[in-house]
Amino acid sequence: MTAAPPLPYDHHRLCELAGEIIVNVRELSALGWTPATSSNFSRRLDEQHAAITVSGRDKGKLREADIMVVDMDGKAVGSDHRPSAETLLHTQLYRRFADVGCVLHTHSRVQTVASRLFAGACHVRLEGYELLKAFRGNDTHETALDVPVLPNSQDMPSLAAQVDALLDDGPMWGYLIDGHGLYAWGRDMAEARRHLEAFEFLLGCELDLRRLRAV
Ligand SMILES: CSCCC(=O)C(=O)COP(=O)(O)O
Ligand SMILES: [Zn+2]
Repeated sequence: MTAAPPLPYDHHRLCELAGEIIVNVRELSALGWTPATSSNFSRRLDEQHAAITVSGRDKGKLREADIMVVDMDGKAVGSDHRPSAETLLHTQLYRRFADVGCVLHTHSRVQTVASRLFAGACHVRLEGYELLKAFRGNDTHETALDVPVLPNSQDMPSLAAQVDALLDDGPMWGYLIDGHGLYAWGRDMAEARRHLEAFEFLLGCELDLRRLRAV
């Protein structure tokens, strides 16, 4: 009998990251941000691998078996499961930025409505809010951040190419996809989650302002 080849990644580290993903995703699901099996989540495992949610799983009931490993081309490693349909939108960030360690994608109502409302303008301007200081590198409310809104597509290489073009223009911590949801990222889970929560809150403020001004 021949021994199984060693795993090309640190299994202990994978278990740690899976535990962290599970705890955080359950909390995000409890907020109603992952309806109907939507959303996907990942953590960088090492230079060549990421831990990511298996496609189609109920994110509110995530277990260790719902997390798998992919390489930076988005190919499954050591698993027969299908990784998230949107894996490429995660791995493109890990490939491009050595300091990105976590990518979170959710489908909250606020994110989805904002993506529809601002799709025509191609971005949502967030300006003058104290909470802009939640984004890495911002230390004042006296600034503006344009959150891009991309057209939705099932063609992940095409979506990834559009994200790459936006990233060429300067740093960003997230984007919306029209009628779909939000991507946010950071160096680790805490930072990615802080960015995600700040986007959610500020997009909610913009929607409220438009509602109130319309009355
Ligand atoms: C029913 S949600 C449609 C797909 C999607 O947008 C999503 O975020 C979840 O896809 P996954 O393959 O990661 O489960
Ligand atoms: Zn999605």
